[in-house]
Amino acid sequence: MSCSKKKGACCSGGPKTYNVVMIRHGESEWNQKNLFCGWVNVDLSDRGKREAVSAGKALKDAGYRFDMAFSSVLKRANDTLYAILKEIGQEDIAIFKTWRLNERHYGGLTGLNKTDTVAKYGEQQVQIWRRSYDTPPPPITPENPYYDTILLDPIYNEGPPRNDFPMFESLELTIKRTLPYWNEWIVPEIKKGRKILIAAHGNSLRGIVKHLDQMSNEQIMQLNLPTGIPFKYTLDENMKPVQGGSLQFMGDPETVKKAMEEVANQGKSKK
Ligand SMILES: O=C(O)[C@@H](COP(=O)(O)O)OP(=O)(O)O
Repeated sequence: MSCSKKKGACCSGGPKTYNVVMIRHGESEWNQKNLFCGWVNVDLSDRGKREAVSAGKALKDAGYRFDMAFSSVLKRANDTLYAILKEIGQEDIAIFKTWRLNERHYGGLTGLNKTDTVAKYGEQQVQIWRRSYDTPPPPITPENPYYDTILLDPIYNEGPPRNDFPMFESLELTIKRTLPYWNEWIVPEIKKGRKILIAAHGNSLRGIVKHLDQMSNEQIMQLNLPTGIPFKYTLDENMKPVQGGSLQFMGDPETVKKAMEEVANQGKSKK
């Protein structure tokens, strides 16, 4: 990127490019307990709160300023966003929250421990449920202790519509509701040169990454987004990453690698 000071649209003589910053929320209490979480509205863990503050400091040190921010309706993502905005002294910018940026709905796996689920169904099956593109988890049923917790949560009063309320989601289904929001609400703002920050979730962001990098259904299986480490895309006017503009983590590569492995290992058996 040739113009280092301006972090939104850049056009120092060459073709216009646009930066967009995204972050998976800091570690949640259920990430810490290794539970499938999906649409349950849990808090950040203490570590997650620290990760969010560190992310804010990293963005501040790198000189980032934002015009608007987008998040899900889940507090682990919202609280990560607020912590970042506090650090960079921009608590007053416009924030747009939507269920379309929520984590995927983990269906009948919601509330189960990931390691216990591996012990019961095997690593391969859990890997398919966690990372395959189009195999959904089983649907959530009224017997699940979190069925009503999700369905009656007022954060869903404004959507999705009751007759279309998901009972499970594969990555494919997640992308089907996330991408229209990206295209209709976020892309036009990026194209206006607005500097955008998105605080969302492991799988809603994997969907956006898959779309931007045109990854195959097999390639996206390998991607595990770490908690609390911001990443940047540099896009051309067609919203395609420029050379070297994909998934640029703002963290030391060794730390990022370890954090990604940690996420992958949540679905492995205990050694
Ligand atoms: O729902 C969950 O358990 C995690 C993702 O889990 P995996 O797909 O990594 O198992 O979502 P997040 O913490 O990003 O909101």
